Amino acid sequence: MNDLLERLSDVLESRKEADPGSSYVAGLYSKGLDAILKKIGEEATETVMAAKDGVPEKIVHEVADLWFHTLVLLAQQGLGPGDVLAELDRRFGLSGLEEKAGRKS
Ligand SMILES: N=c1c2ncn([C@@H]3O[C@H](COP(=O)(O)OP(=O)(O)OP(=O)(O)O)[C@@H](O)[C@H]3O)c2ncn1[C@@H]1O[C@H](COP(=O)(O)O)[C@@H](O)[C@H]1O
Repeated sequence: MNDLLERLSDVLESRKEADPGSSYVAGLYSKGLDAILKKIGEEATETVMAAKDGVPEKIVHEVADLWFHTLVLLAQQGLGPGDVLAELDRRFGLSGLEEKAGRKS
């Protein structure tokens, strides 16, 4: 797995034991799943707006926020970036059209 993703994933795991007052991530965990999902919705919307503005730095900033909050979601659900990378690896080289045709539903 990408080293940064692994290190960030370890930090997110460690924040499960942290004081919500001293850590943004611990604060999000303490607010629960809906608060994490709300942040993902906001960051996805901000990503769309940044892309419409067409400013590369803004797009990178918002996508980083979006990725970060999806990593928080994965950690909260007992998953990690390795699970997503494994799925992307499984799909690698398989055309999106083939993948769709191979789906059961
Ligand atoms: N990569 C990030 C990261 N990216 C974005 N954010 C935070 O995500 C929030 C993004 O929300 P918004 O853009 O809506 O800004 P905001 O208005 O400040 O947010 P809200 O108060 O509305 O939630 C900001 O508070 C950012 O600081 C992050 N917070 C933490 N990390 C990583 O997570 C680690 C642990 O963080 P703590 O738990 O805070 O120690 C850090 O060392 C970093 O590596």
